[in-house]
Amino acid sequence: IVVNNAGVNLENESWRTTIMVNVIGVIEGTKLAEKYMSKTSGGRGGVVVNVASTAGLTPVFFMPVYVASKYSVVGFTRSVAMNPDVGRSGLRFVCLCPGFTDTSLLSSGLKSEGISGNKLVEELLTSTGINTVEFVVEGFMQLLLTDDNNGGVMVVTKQRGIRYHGRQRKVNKL
Ligand SMILES: NC(=O)C1=CN([C@@H]2O[C@H](COP(=O)(O)OP(=O)(O)OC[C@H]3O[C@@H](n4cnc5c(N)ncnc54)[C@H](O)[C@@H]3O)[C@@H](O)[C@H]2O)C=CC1
Ligand SMILES: CC/C=C\C[C@H](O)C(=O)/C=C/C=C/C=C\C=C\[C@@H](O)C/C=C\CCC(=O)O
Repeated sequence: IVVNNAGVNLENESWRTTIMVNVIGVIEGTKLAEKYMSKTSGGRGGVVVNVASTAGLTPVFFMPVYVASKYSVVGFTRSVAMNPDVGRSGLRFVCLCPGFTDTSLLSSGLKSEGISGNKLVEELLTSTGINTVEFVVEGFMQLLLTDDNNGGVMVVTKQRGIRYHGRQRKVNKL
């Protein structure tokens, strides 16, 4: 199992760091997994979970670079997953797209300039809700334990629960 989870949410003069960590980091991690885990190169197969965000599925006005990075993760993961050679590799590639989740990334982000006290941001948070980490982990475990979901993009939001984006797939209860 490989989970490319590292992420930052920096805009303004530090936006390049967001791209380096959130995009380059995920691509590097995925390519390493392909190199060392693929059955075609002596590996045993497995699963690569790339952590994107609901911000990789819908624009968010106050963090355009972060959104760009997460759209990249979703598009990259789905593209790798649909390669015809994936079948022989024994690998599957999936995306986890949580909504706002109660971690230090969110708490520090909400204190940053232009976001703290912004009424539109507060309205968005109220409408989408904030996941607990435990709820996101529940979705993550379902991603791991479902072995026919290559290319799957799982959305985890407080407002609409755990579901696959764009696919009419039932999410099994653990
Ligand atoms: N908290 C939220 O609202 C949401 C978070 N996410 C994503 O979930 C993932 C985890 O984030 P959180 O746990 O929320 O935040 P977090 O800030 O608690 O954890 C981020 C982790 O990434 C690590 N990291 C940052 N830069 C790194 C680098 N260059 N090399 C190695 N590790 C590095 C940090 O040390 C930290 O442990 C991120 O990809 C984030 O974008 C997605 C949707 C919502
Ligand atoms: C201050 C922000 C700090 C951190 C950002 C956080 O890490 C993050 O990723 C935030 C995501 C915010 C998303 C905002 C809007 C989400 C809207 C949802 O209702 C839409 C969800 C999914 C759309 C696609 C679908 O399948 O419905």
